[in-house]
Amino acid sequence: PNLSSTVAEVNFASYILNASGPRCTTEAELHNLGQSESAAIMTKSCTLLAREGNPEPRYKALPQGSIQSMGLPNLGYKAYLDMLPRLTQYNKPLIVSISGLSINDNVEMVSAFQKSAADLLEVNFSCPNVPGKPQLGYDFEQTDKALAAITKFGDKPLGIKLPAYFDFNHFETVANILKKYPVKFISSINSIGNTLVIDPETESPVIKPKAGFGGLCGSYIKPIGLANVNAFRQLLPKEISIFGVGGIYSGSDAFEYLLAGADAVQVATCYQEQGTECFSRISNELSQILSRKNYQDINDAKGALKLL
Ligand SMILES: CC(C)(C)CCc1c(C(=O)O)[nH]c(=O)[nH]c1=O
Repeated sequence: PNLSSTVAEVNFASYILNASGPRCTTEAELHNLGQSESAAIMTKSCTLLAREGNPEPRYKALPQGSIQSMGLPNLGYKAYLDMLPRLTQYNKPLIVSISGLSINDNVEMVSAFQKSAADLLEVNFSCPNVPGKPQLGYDFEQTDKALAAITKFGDKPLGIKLPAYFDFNHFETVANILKKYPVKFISSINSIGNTLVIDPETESPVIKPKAGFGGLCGSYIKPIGLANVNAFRQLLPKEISIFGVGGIYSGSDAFEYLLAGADAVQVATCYQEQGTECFSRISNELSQILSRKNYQDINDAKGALKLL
């Protein structure tokens, strides 16, 4: 069956690509993604200047996923701007993730990538904003202000990486703000923020930064990701594409996101744990599921969730 998909008017040869975050910070990692079956090359969220990130241990694999508080370690946006032309050789979409520490940082970086070889820009709205205020994606006034500022440029198609929401009023509020601006896609969801995993043997958290508080990832969060994708699919016009993210390890997980309405899916924790083999495996598993169920094309199953 055909697994190719058009997302934000860009053609993706398959439905499975890497999510921003794991194993996509260095140029070597990005070439590795280029040589893999990932349908795109997505970079680690970048900031104005290079960052070391948080002290270790800052990532902990868990039975059903992971918890991490990396602290935005990255090479700084200029390094990604510089390496992009060397990544076009893989003939797959290049997606640059941007996570400024302020709206002004985001404006400066979105502006800098307008003339670049990036095919899509994904602006991370889980980034911190004004200290003492919620993260950008949880501060609806700031979300509106940030979108107004970063969508002024208009050359490069731009999307937003959203945190998870848990309330229909929030889905509606965010969807109504997004519809005001030329946003081409959303990526939903980011890790579930500020969770705490405790090891009863050591009587300590399992990660060091932020007194152990970190983003929860993996299978634990798939039901939350499915709900966010399905809610936004119903609230947003079809012109706004949706990347589904959260707990995708298998073709079946990807198929669930397809039924929920995702145009393509991004793999993070599974890629962190299994390496680039995960992309071909998940694609093949999805292909087998579609064949078994007699779907010739992913578009026949997209959003086809059958309510009881
Ligand atoms: C959490 C922030 C550090 C503010 C942004 C970067 C980020 C991180 C990170 O770099 O710690 N981890 C995530 O799971 N999602 C993110 O968006």
